[in-house]
Amino acid sequence: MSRAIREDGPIRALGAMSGTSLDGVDAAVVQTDGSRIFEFGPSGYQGYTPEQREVLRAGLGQWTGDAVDAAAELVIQAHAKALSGFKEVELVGFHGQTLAHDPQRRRTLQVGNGAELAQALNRPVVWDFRSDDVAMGGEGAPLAPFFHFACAKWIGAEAPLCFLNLGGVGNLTYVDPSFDKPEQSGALLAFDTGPANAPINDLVQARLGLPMDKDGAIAAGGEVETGALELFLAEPYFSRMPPKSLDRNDFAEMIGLVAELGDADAVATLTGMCAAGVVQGMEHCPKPPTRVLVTGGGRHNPVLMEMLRVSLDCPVEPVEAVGLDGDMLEAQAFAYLAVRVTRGMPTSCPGTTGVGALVGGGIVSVP
Ligand SMILES: Nc1ncnc2c1ncn2[C@@H]1O[C@H](COP(=O)(O)OP(=O)(O)OP(=O)(O)O)[C@@H](O)[C@H]1O
Ligand SMILES: CC(=O)N[C@H]1[C@@H]2OC[C@@H](O2)[C@@H](O)[C@@H]1O[C@H](C)C(=O)O
Repeated sequence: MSRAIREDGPIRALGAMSGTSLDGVDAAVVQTDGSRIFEFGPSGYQGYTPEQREVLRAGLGQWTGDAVDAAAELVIQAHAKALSGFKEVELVGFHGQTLAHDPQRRRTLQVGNGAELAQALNRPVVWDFRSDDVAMGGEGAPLAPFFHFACAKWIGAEAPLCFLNLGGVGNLTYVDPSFDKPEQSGALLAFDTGPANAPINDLVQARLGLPMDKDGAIAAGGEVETGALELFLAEPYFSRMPPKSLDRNDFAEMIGLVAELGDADAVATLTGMCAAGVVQGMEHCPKPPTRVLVTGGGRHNPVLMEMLRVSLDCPVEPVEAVGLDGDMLEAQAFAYLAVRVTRGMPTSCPGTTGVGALVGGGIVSVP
């Protein structure tokens, strides 16, 4: 296989994402010219063991030091293993693992050195997607919106719609598909809506030794405590205008708001907080969206989905309703963005990260 990166026509790119919920590596192939999606290819998932998860968790919120180095090494090993089985791939888009994110101080850290991964896979690797945006005053996140724009075109959408990712953190992309290009002013508005699954996972892990509230079973037996919900919504983050982004642990103290509640009420309240952040965020959409397509693990939580449905004025459906794969959308996004980076196309704009000018971030490492 040639290692040269083709400069025009569609490329088969492999994207890889290790998300804030620290569950594992998602990997997926997209055939794209950086503008259009031509085809979705195979995908895979490699879960972290509980011990590996602890190594990553130990590095959260840190910028340097032994815990960061250990996390970085683990991330490269896990990705080399997860990605080596993909054949006929011309390029890899490697997000890495976010350990810390502080755009206000112009800092964001995704570990895993892509140059090492390029050697391990013997393929060109695009990585460090967020640093340039942050250096130019942007939020550095979310970055999936340019891919969401392409997805809206791929499904033939004609009216404004939203993609909602419910991972560890929640993020929303408003897309107006009447525009030709994602970077046109008005085509996209994107931001993190608030914490999503991370606080739920952290609480059930601490109290019950469970990795998640599977299928919302615990929340279903509880009630949302409105006092705690109101305190949560009084956080200044929610009155800030988008674009805006969060670090995974920015809301870690919100578990304290439910500390006095029983397990079911505590989980129901954290689930209600996730939904409330989304509902509040939706008010920023420039035009009423015709539908909300939900991606990420939170779409499997029926309690959370029902909370959104009763509060929003448009249909709320998993992205599978339009033929997309909600477990792989982020990995696919970084495959798509990798091709854009190699072709000098922007990957963020004022509407997606609040950056002042178009940015095409990312480092290209060729083995
Ligand atoms: N069946 C389910 N019921 C309830 N919650 C679920 C279910 N499946 C997944 N989840 C939740 O989704 C989480 C994983 O979501 P996802 O893989 O989208 O996160 P991520 O990609 O790591 O995060 P981010 O998008 O913030 O980077 C799990 O940790 C869990 O909290
Ligand atoms: C700094 C960082 O890694 N942010 C992630 C995180 O996980 C969800 C949300 O917070 C989003 O802003 C972003 O990921 C997605 C893939 C994005 O950049 O679009």
